[in-house]
Amino acid sequence: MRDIVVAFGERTVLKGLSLDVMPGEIMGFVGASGGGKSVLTRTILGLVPKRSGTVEVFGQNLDGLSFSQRRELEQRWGVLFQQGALFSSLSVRQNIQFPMREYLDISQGLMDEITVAKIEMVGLQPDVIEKMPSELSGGMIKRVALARALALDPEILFLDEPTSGLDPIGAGEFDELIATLQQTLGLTVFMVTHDLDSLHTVCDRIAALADGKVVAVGPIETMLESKHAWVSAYFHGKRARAAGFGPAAGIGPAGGHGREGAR
Ligand SMILES: Nc1ncnc2c1ncn2[C@@H]1O[C@H](COP(=O)(O)OP(=O)(O)OP(=O)(O)O)[C@@H](O)[C@H]1O
Repeated sequence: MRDIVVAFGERTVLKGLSLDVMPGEIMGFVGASGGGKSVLTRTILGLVPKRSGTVEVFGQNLDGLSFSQRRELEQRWGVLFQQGALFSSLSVRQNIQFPMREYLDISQGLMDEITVAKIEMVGLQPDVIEKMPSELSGGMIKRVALARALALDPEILFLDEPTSGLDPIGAGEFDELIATLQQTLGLTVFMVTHDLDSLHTVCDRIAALADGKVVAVGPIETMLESKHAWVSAYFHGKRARAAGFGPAAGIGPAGGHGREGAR
């Protein structure tokens, strides 16, 4: 992304934001509430118009694509939104098969086989497939939404606050699942999150958004060393200390973050 400007009326939310996400990395994206994290995600996906700037995905400028090129590209990314994770009136099967119907021309039998594979991939039992979202726990809904995001075997996953609303154990398990899937499928993951544990345990790099721009980007050590007021307050604040952040916990420059240890 280069020099992205997004405004709603008089209010400019993104003020010339630039960021590179590398293939195969898990990039965590943090910033103050209302700062524009979801807006950036939606801008990348083409759901929010930008005033200026360029977004390139797989080396292609998204503004220059024909309708069919755009559809081809959309099959190469999967998205898990913070809200409305699933269509409530559709069963789990219908939810997961939704992108397949939209983009692929394959038989019902094959779609059913893929659905079972995806459900198993996210750690759920196949009997979940016949259920409605209202019959599932919050953690199961997130997993089904992840299965749907994986339906087309994407190369990039966009996750908007995937662990919000989960208890710490559920969130930790979901983080582990994302790290495992990233490793086994070689995914690139762009993850908006407020979850300090997620940032610590699964992200290779973190980008911090403040004042409409990326003000710090790098591994957790870079965040801990940042002199930017918001970044410093976030990564050295009370919540950060409670989550075990900081040099005392071995996550400082001499330490190394959790994901490396987990690899
Ligand atoms: N379609 C829209 N029309 C007008 N304003 C919008 C629109 N979408 C987002 N905004 C505004 O843009 C700002 C950034 O919103 P965004 O949802 O990106 O924040 P966020 O960083 O994701 O916050 P949170 O962490 O609370 O989810 C907010 O002030 C929001 O009200």
